Amino acid sequence: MQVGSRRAVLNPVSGDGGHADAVERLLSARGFAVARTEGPGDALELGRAAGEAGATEVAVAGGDGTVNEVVRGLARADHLEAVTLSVIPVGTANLLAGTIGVDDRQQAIEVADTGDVRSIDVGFADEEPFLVSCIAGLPAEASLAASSDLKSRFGTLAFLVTGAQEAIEFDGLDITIEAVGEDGPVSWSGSATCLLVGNARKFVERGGQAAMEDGLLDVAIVERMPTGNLVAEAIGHRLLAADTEGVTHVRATALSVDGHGDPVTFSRDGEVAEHERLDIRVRKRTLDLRVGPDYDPDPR
Ligand SMILES: Nc1ncnc2c1ncn2[C@@H]1O[C@H](COP(=O)(O)OP(=O)(O)OP(=O)(O)O)[C@@H](O)[C@H]1O
Repeated sequence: MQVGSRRAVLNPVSGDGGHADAVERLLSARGFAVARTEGPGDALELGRAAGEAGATEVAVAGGDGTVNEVVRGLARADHLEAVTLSVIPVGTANLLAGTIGVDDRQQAIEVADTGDVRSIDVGFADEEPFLVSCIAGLPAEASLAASSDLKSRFGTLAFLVTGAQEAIEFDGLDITIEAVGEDGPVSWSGSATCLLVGNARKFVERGGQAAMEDGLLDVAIVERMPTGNLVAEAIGHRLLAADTEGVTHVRATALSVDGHGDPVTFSRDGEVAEHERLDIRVRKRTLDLRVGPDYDPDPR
Protein backbone atom coordinates (compact mmCIF):
# COMPACT_ATOMS: atom_id res chain seq x y z
CA MET A 1 0.00 0.00 0.00
CA GLN A 2 1.31 3.41 -0.98
CA VAL A 3 0.30 5.87 1.73
CA GLY A 4 -0.37 9.25 0.15
CA SER A 5 -1.92 7.88 -3.01
CA ARG A 6 -5.08 7.08 -1.07
CA ARG A 7 -7.70 9.79 -1.00
CA ALA A 8 -11.22 9.86 0.38
CA VAL A 9 -14.14 12.15 -0.39
CA LEU A 10 -16.51 12.44 2.54
CA ASN A 11 -19.97 14.01 2.33
CA PRO A 12 -20.82 14.93 5.93
CA VAL A 13 -24.51 15.48 5.18
CA SER A 14 -25.32 12.28 3.22
CA GLY A 15 -28.07 10.22 4.78
CA ASP A 16 -28.87 11.42 8.28
CA GLY A 17 -25.37 12.93 8.77
CA GLY A 18 -23.64 12.20 12.05
CA HIS A 19 -21.16 9.75 10.53
CA ALA A 20 -18.48 12.23 9.49
CA ASP A 21 -16.04 12.24 12.41
CA ALA A 22 -16.07 8.48 12.95
CA VAL A 23 -15.72 7.66 9.26
CA GLU A 24 -12.95 10.23 8.80
CA ARG A 25 -11.03 8.74 11.73
CA LEU A 26 -11.35 5.19 10.40
CA LEU A 27 -10.32 6.15 6.88
CA SER A 28 -7.38 8.26 8.08
CA ALA A 29 -6.15 5.32 10.14
CA ARG A 30 -5.96 3.34 6.90
CA GLY A 31 -3.91 5.91 5.07
CA PHE A 32 -6.64 7.84 3.26
CA ALA A 33 -6.26 11.62 3.04
CA VAL A 34 -9.84 12.68 3.73
CA ALA A 35 -11.47 15.77 2.18
CA ARG A 36 -14.99 16.84 3.13
CA THR A 37 -17.53 18.28 0.71
CA GLU A 38 -19.11 21.59 1.62
CA GLY A 39 -21.89 21.70 -0.95
CA PRO A 40 -23.20 20.37 -4.27
CA GLY A 41 -20.48 19.95 -6.90
CA ASP A 42 -17.62 19.67 -4.42
CA ALA A 43 -17.38 15.90 -4.75
CA LEU A 44 -16.96 16.31 -8.51
CA GLU A 45 -14.07 18.74 -8.01
CA LEU A 46 -12.46 16.55 -5.34
CA GLY A 47 -12.77 13.53 -7.65
CA ARG A 48 -11.18 15.50 -10.46
CA ALA A 49 -8.39 16.74 -8.19
CA ALA A 50 -7.72 13.18 -6.97
CA GLY A 51 -7.51 12.07 -10.61
CA GLU A 52 -5.23 14.91 -11.62
CA ALA A 53 -2.98 14.15 -8.64
CA GLY A 54 -2.73 10.55 -9.80
CA ALA A 55 -4.37 8.99 -6.72
CA THR A 56 -4.29 5.22 -6.98
CA GLU A 57 -7.18 4.67 -4.57
CA VAL A 58 -10.24 6.80 -3.94
CA ALA A 59 -12.83 6.01 -1.27
CA VAL A 60 -16.20 7.76 -1.35
CA ALA A 61 -18.11 8.12 1.90
CA GLY A 62 -21.54 9.28 0.80
CA GLY A 63 -24.68 8.22 -0.99
CA ASP A 64 -25.15 7.47 -4.67
CA GLY A 65 -25.18 11.18 -5.53
CA THR A 66 -21.74 11.68 -4.05
CA VAL A 67 -20.37 8.55 -5.72
CA ASN A 68 -21.74 9.79 -9.04
CA GLU A 69 -20.04 13.18 -8.63
CA VAL A 70 -16.67 11.62 -7.76
CA VAL A 71 -16.86 9.24 -10.72
CA ARG A 72 -17.66 12.15 -13.04
CA GLY A 73 -14.70 14.07 -11.66
CA LEU A 74 -12.37 11.09 -12.15
CA ALA A 75 -13.67 10.73 -15.72
CA ARG A 76 -13.00 14.40 -16.43
CA ALA A 77 -9.42 13.93 -15.22
CA ASP A 78 -9.22 10.91 -17.55
CA HIS A 79 -8.33 8.82 -14.51
CA LEU A 80 -11.22 6.32 -14.32
CA GLU A 81 -9.12 3.48 -15.65
CA ALA A 82 -6.20 4.23 -13.36
CA VAL A 83 -7.91 4.26 -9.98
CA THR A 84 -9.35 1.76 -7.50
CA LEU A 85 -12.65 3.03 -6.12
CA SER A 86 -14.39 2.03 -2.90
CA VAL A 87 -17.66 3.09 -1.34
CA ILE A 88 -18.57 3.74 2.31
CA PRO A 89 -22.40 3.75 2.34
CA VAL A 90 -23.49 6.67 4.49
CA GLY A 91 -26.25 7.94 2.16
CA THR A 92 -29.97 7.29 2.14
CA ALA A 93 -30.45 4.60 -0.50
CA ASN A 94 -26.85 3.49 -1.20
CA LEU A 95 -27.89 1.51 -4.26
CA LEU A 96 -24.37 0.92 -5.55
CA ALA A 97 -22.98 -0.27 -2.21
CA GLY A 98 -25.97 -2.57 -1.66
CA THR A 99 -25.46 -3.99 -5.12
CA ILE A 100 -21.79 -4.87 -4.60
CA GLY A 101 -22.23 -6.49 -1.20
CA VAL A 102 -21.06 -3.57 0.94
CA ASP A 103 -23.66 -3.35 3.66
CA ASP A 104 -22.49 -1.42 6.68
CA ARG A 105 -19.93 1.26 7.43
CA GLN A 106 -17.56 -0.85 9.48
CA GLN A 107 -17.43 -3.60 6.86
CA ALA A 108 -17.12 -0.95 4.12
CA ILE A 109 -14.00 0.48 5.76
CA GLU A 110 -12.42 -2.98 5.76
CA VAL A 111 -13.42 -3.47 2.12
CA ALA A 112 -11.96 -0.04 1.22
CA ASP A 113 -8.70 -1.11 2.86
CA THR A 114 -8.25 -4.69 1.73
CA GLY A 115 -11.37 -5.83 -0.17
CA ASP A 116 -11.29 -7.76 -3.44
CA VAL A 117 -10.87 -5.60 -6.52
CA ARG A 118 -13.04 -6.31 -9.58
CA SER A 119 -12.89 -4.51 -12.87
CA ILE A 120 -16.44 -3.41 -13.66
CA ASP A 121 -18.26 -1.94 -16.65
CA VAL A 122 -19.03 1.77 -16.70
CA GLY A 123 -22.06 3.18 -18.50
CA PHE A 124 -21.83 6.51 -20.32
CA ALA A 125 -24.74 8.76 -21.23
CA ASP A 126 -23.21 11.02 -23.87
CA GLU A 127 -19.90 11.64 -22.07
CA GLU A 128 -21.20 11.40 -18.47
CA PRO A 129 -20.49 8.14 -16.62
CA PHE A 130 -22.95 6.15 -14.54
CA LEU A 131 -22.41 3.00 -12.49
CA VAL A 132 -25.89 1.90 -11.39
CA SER A 133 -28.47 2.98 -13.94
CA CYS A 134 -29.73 5.58 -16.37
CA ILE A 135 -33.50 5.83 -16.40
CA ALA A 136 -36.10 7.95 -18.15
CA GLY A 137 -39.80 8.32 -17.74
CA LEU A 138 -41.91 7.75 -14.71
CA PRO A 139 -39.20 6.78 -12.18
CA ALA A 140 -36.96 9.68 -13.30
CA GLU A 141 -39.84 12.13 -13.00
CA ALA A 142 -40.67 10.61 -9.64
CA SER A 143 -37.15 11.01 -8.30
CA LEU A 144 -37.31 14.64 -9.37
CA ALA A 145 -40.56 15.06 -7.51
CA ALA A 146 -39.36 13.36 -4.30
CA SER A 147 -38.52 16.23 -1.98
CA SER A 148 -35.35 15.79 0.02
CA ASP A 149 -37.43 16.00 3.16
CA LEU A 150 -39.59 13.11 2.01
CA LYS A 151 -36.50 11.21 0.91
CA SER A 152 -34.72 11.65 4.23
CA ARG A 153 -37.79 10.47 6.10
CA PHE A 154 -38.78 7.54 3.93
CA GLY A 155 -35.67 6.72 1.87
CA THR A 156 -36.46 4.78 -1.27
CA LEU A 157 -40.07 4.51 -0.19
CA ALA A 158 -40.40 8.15 -1.27
CA PHE A 159 -39.89 6.91 -4.81
CA LEU A 160 -42.94 4.68 -4.49
CA VAL A 161 -45.08 7.36 -2.88
CA THR A 162 -44.22 10.06 -5.41
CA GLY A 163 -44.22 7.50 -8.21
CA ALA A 164 -47.85 6.78 -7.45
CA GLN A 165 -48.64 10.49 -7.36
CA GLU A 166 -46.83 11.20 -10.59
CA ALA A 167 -48.65 8.36 -12.34
CA ILE A 168 -51.77 10.48 -12.35
CA GLU A 169 -50.14 13.23 -14.43
CA PHE A 170 -47.45 11.45 -16.41
CA ASP A 171 -48.50 10.99 -20.02
CA GLY A 172 -45.70 8.89 -21.47
CA LEU A 173 -42.52 9.42 -23.46
CA ASP A 174 -42.78 9.56 -27.23
CA ILE A 175 -39.41 8.02 -28.09
CA THR A 176 -37.49 6.00 -30.63
CA ILE A 177 -34.77 3.67 -29.38
CA GLU A 178 -32.10 2.05 -31.51
CA ALA A 179 -30.09 -0.50 -29.57
CA VAL A 180 -27.05 -2.60 -30.39
CA GLY A 181 -28.33 -5.77 -28.73
CA GLU A 182 -26.22 -8.82 -27.89
CA ASP A 183 -28.11 -10.71 -30.62
CA GLY A 184 -28.26 -7.88 -33.17
CA PRO A 185 -29.93 -4.50 -33.62
CA VAL A 186 -33.21 -3.74 -31.86
CA SER A 187 -35.51 -0.81 -32.72
CA TRP A 188 -38.41 0.40 -30.61
CA SER A 189 -40.68 3.30 -31.32
CA GLY A 190 -43.77 4.39 -29.44
CA SER A 191 -45.06 5.82 -26.20
CA ALA A 192 -43.24 4.51 -23.13
CA THR A 193 -43.95 4.75 -19.43
CA CYS A 194 -40.26 4.35 -18.78
CA LEU A 195 -36.90 3.29 -20.08
CA LEU A 196 -34.65 1.55 -17.57
CA VAL A 197 -30.99 1.04 -18.43
CA GLY A 198 -29.10 -0.85 -15.76
CA ASN A 199 -25.35 -1.36 -15.45
CA ALA A 200 -24.97 -2.56 -11.86
CA ARG A 201 -28.67 -3.18 -11.44
CA LYS A 202 -31.17 -5.09 -13.48
CA PHE A 203 -34.85 -4.39 -13.58
CA VAL A 204 -36.31 -7.60 -14.94
CA GLU A 205 -36.44 -11.20 -13.76
CA ARG A 206 -35.35 -11.26 -10.15
CA GLY A 207 -34.01 -7.71 -10.22
CA GLY A 208 -31.02 -7.04 -7.97
CA GLN A 209 -27.42 -7.09 -9.06
CA ALA A 210 -26.75 -7.27 -12.80
CA ALA A 211 -23.65 -8.82 -14.32
CA MET A 212 -21.23 -5.90 -14.03
CA GLU A 213 -18.35 -7.35 -15.99
CA ASP A 214 -20.08 -8.56 -19.17
CA GLY A 215 -19.89 -5.37 -21.23
CA LEU A 216 -23.69 -5.25 -21.51
CA LEU A 217 -26.39 -2.92 -20.28
CA ASP A 218 -29.67 -4.38 -19.10
CA VAL A 219 -32.36 -2.45 -20.97
CA ALA A 220 -36.09 -2.58 -20.24
CA ILE A 221 -38.57 -0.49 -22.21
CA VAL A 222 -42.01 -0.36 -20.67
CA GLU A 223 -44.90 0.59 -22.96
CA ARG A 224 -47.20 3.32 -21.85
CA MET A 225 -50.08 1.94 -19.85
CA PRO A 226 -53.17 3.25 -18.13
CA THR A 227 -52.48 4.61 -14.66
CA GLY A 228 -53.11 2.25 -11.79
CA ASN A 229 -51.96 -0.65 -13.94
CA LEU A 230 -50.34 -3.57 -12.14
CA VAL A 231 -47.23 -3.25 -14.26
CA ALA A 232 -46.75 0.29 -12.95
CA GLU A 233 -46.82 -1.13 -9.47
CA ALA A 234 -44.34 -3.83 -10.49
CA ILE A 235 -41.91 -1.19 -11.80
CA GLY A 236 -42.11 0.49 -8.43
CA HIS A 237 -41.22 -2.75 -6.74
CA ARG A 238 -38.60 -3.57 -9.38
CA LEU A 239 -40.33 -6.85 -10.00
CA LEU A 240 -40.79 -6.88 -13.75
CA ALA A 241 -40.87 -10.38 -15.13
CA ALA A 242 -38.91 -11.01 -18.32
CA ASP A 243 -42.08 -11.96 -20.15
CA THR A 244 -44.35 -9.23 -18.78
CA GLU A 245 -46.59 -8.02 -21.59
CA GLY A 246 -45.63 -4.56 -22.78
CA VAL A 247 -42.04 -4.88 -21.59
CA THR A 248 -39.20 -5.13 -24.11
CA HIS A 249 -36.02 -6.48 -22.59
CA VAL A 250 -32.66 -6.44 -24.31
CA ARG A 251 -29.05 -6.66 -23.28
CA ALA A 252 -27.13 -4.09 -25.29
CA THR A 253 -23.70 -2.53 -25.69
CA ALA A 254 -25.17 0.79 -26.83
CA LEU A 255 -28.46 2.53 -27.49
CA SER A 256 -29.68 5.89 -28.70
CA VAL A 257 -32.82 7.50 -27.36
CA ASP A 258 -34.57 10.12 -29.48
CA GLY A 259 -37.38 12.23 -28.04
CA HIS A 260 -38.41 13.64 -31.46
CA GLY A 261 -37.53 17.20 -30.48
CA ASP A 262 -39.08 17.03 -27.00
CA PRO A 263 -36.85 17.01 -23.92
CA VAL A 264 -36.77 13.71 -22.06
CA THR A 265 -35.88 13.67 -18.34
CA PHE A 266 -33.15 11.17 -17.51
CA SER A 267 -31.77 10.21 -14.12
CA ARG A 268 -28.17 9.01 -14.21
CA ASP A 269 -27.51 7.44 -10.80
CA GLY A 270 -29.91 10.04 -9.40
CA GLU A 271 -28.42 13.00 -11.30
CA VAL A 272 -31.30 14.44 -13.32
CA ALA A 273 -30.93 16.14 -16.72
CA GLU A 274 -33.03 16.69 -19.83
CA HIS A 275 -31.97 15.59 -23.31
CA GLU A 276 -33.76 15.62 -26.65
CA ARG A 277 -31.44 12.84 -27.74
CA LEU A 278 -29.10 10.71 -25.68
CA ASP A 279 -26.48 8.16 -26.66
CA ILE A 280 -25.88 5.53 -24.01
CA ARG A 281 -23.11 2.96 -24.15
CA VAL A 282 -21.03 0.80 -21.90
CA ARG A 283 -17.27 0.47 -21.63
CA LYS A 284 -16.41 -3.02 -20.55
CA ARG A 285 -14.35 -3.52 -17.40
CA THR A 286 -13.23 0.08 -17.13
CA LEU A 287 -13.18 0.78 -13.39
CA ASP A 288 -11.50 -1.14 -10.58
CA LEU A 289 -13.90 -1.34 -7.65
CA ARG A 290 -13.45 -2.89 -4.22
CA VAL A 291 -16.38 -5.22 -3.57
CA GLY A 292 -17.82 -7.03 -0.57
CA PRO A 293 -17.62 -10.82 -0.08
CA ASP A 294 -21.17 -11.33 -1.42
CA TYR A 295 -20.46 -9.65 -4.75
CA ASP A 296 -21.29 -12.05 -7.58
CA PRO A 297 -19.22 -11.60 -10.78
CA ASP A 298 -21.78 -13.58 -12.78
CA PRO A 299 -25.27 -13.41 -11.25
CA ARG A 300 -27.12 -14.67 -14.35
N1 LIG B 1 -21.51 19.87 2.93
C1 LIG B 1 -22.64 19.77 2.19
N2 LIG B 1 -23.76 20.44 2.55
C2 LIG B 1 -24.90 20.31 1.85
N3 LIG B 1 -25.05 19.51 0.75
C3 LIG B 1 -23.97 18.82 0.36
C4 LIG B 1 -22.71 18.91 1.05
N4 LIG B 1 -21.83 18.10 0.42
C5 LIG B 1 -22.50 17.52 -0.62
N5 LIG B 1 -23.77 17.94 -0.67
C6 LIG B 1 -24.86 17.47 -1.55
O1 LIG B 1 -25.57 16.44 -0.84
C7 LIG B 1 -26.39 15.73 -1.75
C8 LIG B 1 -26.76 14.33 -1.26
O2 LIG B 1 -25.69 13.48 -1.29
P1 LIG B 1 -25.77 11.88 -1.36
O3 LIG B 1 -26.37 11.40 -2.62
O4 LIG B 1 -24.41 11.42 -1.03
O5 LIG B 1 -26.68 11.46 -0.14
P2 LIG B 1 -28.13 10.90 -0.05
O6 LIG B 1 -29.04 11.66 -0.97
O7 LIG B 1 -28.45 10.88 1.40
O8 LIG B 1 -27.98 9.36 -0.50
P3 LIG B 1 -28.51 8.47 -1.76
O9 LIG B 1 -28.14 9.22 -3.02
O10 LIG B 1 -27.77 7.16 -1.63
O11 LIG B 1 -29.98 8.30 -1.58
C9 LIG B 1 -25.64 15.79 -3.06
O12 LIG B 1 -26.50 16.40 -4.02
C10 LIG B 1 -24.43 16.70 -2.78
O13 LIG B 1 -24.15 17.56 -3.85
